[in-house]
Amino acid sequence: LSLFIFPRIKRRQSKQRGIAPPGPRKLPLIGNLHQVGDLTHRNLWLLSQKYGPLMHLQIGHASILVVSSSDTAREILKVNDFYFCSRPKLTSSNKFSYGCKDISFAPYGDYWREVRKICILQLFSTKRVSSVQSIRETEVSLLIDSISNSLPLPINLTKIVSSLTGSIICRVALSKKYDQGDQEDNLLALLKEIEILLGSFFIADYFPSLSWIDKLTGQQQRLERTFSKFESFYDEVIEEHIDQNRTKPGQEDIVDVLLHLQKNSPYITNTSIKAILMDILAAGIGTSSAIIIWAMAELVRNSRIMQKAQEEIRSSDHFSKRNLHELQYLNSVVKETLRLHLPVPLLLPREAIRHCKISGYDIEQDTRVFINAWGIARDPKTWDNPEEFLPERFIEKSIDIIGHNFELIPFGSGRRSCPGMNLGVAIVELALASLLYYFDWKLPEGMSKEEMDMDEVPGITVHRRTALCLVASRYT
Ligand code: HEM
Repeated sequence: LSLFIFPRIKRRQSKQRGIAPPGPRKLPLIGNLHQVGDLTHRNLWLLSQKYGPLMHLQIGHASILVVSSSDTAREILKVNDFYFCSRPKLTSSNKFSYGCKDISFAPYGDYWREVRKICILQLFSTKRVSSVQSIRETEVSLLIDSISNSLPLPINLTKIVSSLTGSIICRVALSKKYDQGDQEDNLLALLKEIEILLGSFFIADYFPSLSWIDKLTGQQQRLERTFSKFESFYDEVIEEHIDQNRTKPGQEDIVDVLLHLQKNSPYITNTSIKAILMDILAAGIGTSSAIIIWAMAELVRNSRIMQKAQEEIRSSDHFSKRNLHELQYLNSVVKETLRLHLPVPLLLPREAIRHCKISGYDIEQDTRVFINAWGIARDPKTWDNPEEFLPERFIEKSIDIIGHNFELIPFGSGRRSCPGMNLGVAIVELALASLLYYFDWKLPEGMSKEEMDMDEVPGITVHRRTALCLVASRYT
């Protein structure tokens, strides 16, 4: 009886559901959970080699679409952008975004549209990015001085670069730096914890009825602990800003702008200000420092490329005039770093707002969508010698990183693409150009480039597993 009835029920169910993209066999209850692993982008890329650029996974009650080619990414992010412009509501992102009151994790709708519009016009505009140029320059020159003062000892670049991007973003957002020993360590450590938690697996997101397991494993408490530390930090920041006796810095910071907008916009409340601040600190500090560190690690492994970049920076007057976009080779080094070490390898998850057809497959409403931008940027069908660090490829071929060329989309594309891209790239270019202009770099005595650890740690932003320590000598 079961041989006869069950296949018919299954056929009827799949007819109702339509044709799903291919995917690996699902185990009872857990589905494909055992196949995603910690460094999810790498495992999904391997699976996609077998099942294709549109792959379907099921984990618990969550239906997941994995997109792994530039053509299918264009289909999702450009042709059908509207159908995929929402975000799933997940435990950690929901917590850190104050119930999705930020920009990054807010579902598609009036609230997200309004807040994103305000932020693009007021917080991330080209005008604002250039108006905070003096902050970038002061902080980078402090970094250069601190390196000069610690010579000839090896420099822990990972530590000082995180502190640099932390200081820049905090000054832009809050007019304040948290660079005093414990204070700084606390903020940077908390932000690291957020990156880990945002990339972590919570049972509740896939098996809602088993959400108690997140409490049993301590995941839920870890989330609450980190969140409450930020909560009191933001309360203090807002209080300081509304204090009538506060001595205002020369320039309005992001909290000032948001408090000002609050008077006329029903969308901007104290909660949304805190949620937007969380976006800015969490999205801006780790990503920019990760790019600078990966770039320096690749350059020290490839001395020919380091030398070529230094010659360009040292011989042209674009560096002193701060026309860094004119430094073509440096730009190519940044693009090549973004290609091989995408800071946010799976972008941020999207969610289908309604049923639609992609390449003949049915994608159901509420399907979670992961774009494997990391895999796409190493696809041998698009890139020659994809595993090699070769900035020259961008001189021969004009490819931008702003979401027009789907072979390389480190900032995503379409409605939900990164609004902080200009600020992030400006920080990365200035820091990298200055490190290369003022110093020559090599590995510590006794270490060969083959021994360098290039492994990644899991998290929403992918950093090097070990700190990058290098020896610098001043170039005069
Ligand atoms: C330079 C390094 C950066 C990288 C690689 C990066 C990457 C990304 C990516 C991949 C996304 C998701 C795009 C998508 O879903 O299509 C994103 C979204 C976002 N990023 Fe960035 N980002 C960077 C810097 C920044 C900075 C400096 C800020 C703010 C100060 C920022 C704020 C945001 C926000 C608010 C969103 C959410 C946009 C939305 O959902 O509407 N990012 N970023």
